[in-house]
Amino acid sequence: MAHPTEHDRTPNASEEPAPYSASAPLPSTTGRVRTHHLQQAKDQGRKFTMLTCYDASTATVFDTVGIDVLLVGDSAAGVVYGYRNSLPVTVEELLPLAGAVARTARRALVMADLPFGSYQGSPEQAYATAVRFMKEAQVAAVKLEGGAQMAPQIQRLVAGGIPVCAHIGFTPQHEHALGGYRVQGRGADAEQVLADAHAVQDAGAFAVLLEMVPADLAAQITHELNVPTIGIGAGTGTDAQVLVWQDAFGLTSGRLPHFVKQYADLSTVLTQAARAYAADVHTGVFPGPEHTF
Ligand SMILES: Nc1nc(=O)c2c([nH]1)NC[C@@H]1CN(c3ccc(C(=O)N[C@@H](CCC(=O)O)C(=O)O)cc3)CN21
Ligand SMILES: CC(C)C(=O)C(=O)O
Ligand SMILES: [Mg+2]
Repeated sequence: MAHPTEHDRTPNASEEPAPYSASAPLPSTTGRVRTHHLQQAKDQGRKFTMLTCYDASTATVFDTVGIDVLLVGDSAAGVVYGYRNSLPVTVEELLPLAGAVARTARRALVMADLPFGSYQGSPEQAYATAVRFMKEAQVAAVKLEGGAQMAPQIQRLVAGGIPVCAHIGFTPQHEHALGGYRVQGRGADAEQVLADAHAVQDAGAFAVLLEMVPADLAAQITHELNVPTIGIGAGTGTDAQVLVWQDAFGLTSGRLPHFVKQYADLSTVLTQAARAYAADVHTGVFPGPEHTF
């Protein structure tokens, strides 16, 4: 890449600096990301970005740097609530987190996962649950796990004006049925994942999330579908990527999934800061005169 010229770097004093990265989908400068902007990004061959988010503090950071979609994932089960998998987390536990992120993000599209057991029972159950997320947390979209078998739920939500992202491939809420955390769609199983992708698109999903599927299958699905795909452990051929932020930024305890790239080591930073604070309190260094009334 060429070095920027002096002309390129000359600031125009009358203009506000562009608050968001140029690689973000429309709107690149101001305004709210909506589902049609994600469709435009795909149509124009531009990638978009998604991270999980569960509170106001991180929502401010991720929104400010221009992460396009903030997912209040049911992964909160582990990273917020300390459960051993995603299954125990409830609507009552996820709603306040979703509300915090939706109240805080000014640009990002905020999407919430529907928790295990809150939508699989029937389209009406799915609708009632999704309405709670739209009304009480004021998110802009919901995500649910499942392919062709969730088409009635997706159709019901879309008919009610609720944008739906479908999550297929490895679906953590089906961990016990799938026999653990494993790649889906290898070999002959590719046909099922491909059929699920088409089924959820046909049911009206505005995007399809592909978790732990082979990269060539994810690229094929991305090519065949009109709607954007979002990958996690699905290679580089999807229209977007998502990671659990604690995984990506080094705040997850224990083993990381193979698909995670670690961009920071926040647990080391926090460990040092917490130790320094405790030491200062024990020795009387904190509070100092400048912190004292
Ligand atoms: N912190 C966190 N990160 C996640 O990515 C995540 C959650 N939580 N909770 C919900 C689901 C569960 N996910 C997971 C969790 C573990 C593996 C995992 O251990 N994968 C292994 C085995 C893969 C295989 O055997 O095929 C790996 O090495 O990637 C994968 C996805 C993805 N989601
Ligand atoms: C890992 C992502 C895709 C998710 O569903 C979650 O965070 O719950
Ligand atoms: Mg999830």
